[in-house]
Amino acid sequence: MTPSQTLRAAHSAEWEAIAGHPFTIALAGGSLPPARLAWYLVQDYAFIDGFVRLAASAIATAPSLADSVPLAQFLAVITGPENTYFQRAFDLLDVPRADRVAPRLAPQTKAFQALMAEAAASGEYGRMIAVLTVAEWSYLSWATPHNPPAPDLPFQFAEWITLHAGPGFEAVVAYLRGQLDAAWERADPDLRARMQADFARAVRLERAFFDAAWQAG
Ligand SMILES: Cc1ncc(CN)c(N)n1
Repeated sequence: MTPSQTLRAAHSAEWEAIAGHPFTIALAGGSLPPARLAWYLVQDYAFIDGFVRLAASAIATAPSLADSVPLAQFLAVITGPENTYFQRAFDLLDVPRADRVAPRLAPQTKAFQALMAEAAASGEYGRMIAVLTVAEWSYLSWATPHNPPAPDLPFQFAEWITLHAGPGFEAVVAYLRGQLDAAWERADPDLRARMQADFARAVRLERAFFDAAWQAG
């Protein structure tokens, strides 16, 4: 197994809980109540703030330009089409401006922001890539079984699926896993332990984030 496969296999039960979470199943079926989707998107937009900073830090510490280009291109998707999706969904769901720019953060969002900030501040590319990989790979896992979405599924559900599935997103995850595998091979045992701990923390937090969203609203 590759290092990324081994890391994921160590958390297979939690990974499956994310991939088949009732929140994502309701989202894909179009039955997710608007208040729950709004809660999730408000918290996730705050998550995206930390994610963009973490990705930018990873770009700044990547071993080479070639290693950083795919992440820089992915960052353009997040700050482009994905950011536009958030604005359109907020408008549809009548999310107040204050909740878009300065929401009250749930404990799960704060915990995720803390992990991303710690990984970025560490200056260690391997730790940054470990967290980024969990975030995108776990989303590919839940979204893929629902792609393509039903043609009549409203955009606020359908586009959240298509942003996280399909060949373009699969290539992003393959790139991140390749970076994680290479960083792992370069890392000494102490750094590997930190990468492992960050990977585990990120998996726990992804699940906790969906659990909180499912109970919200
Ligand atoms: C919490 C979380 N994790 C991952 C993703 C996928 N970018 C997201 N939007 N939100």
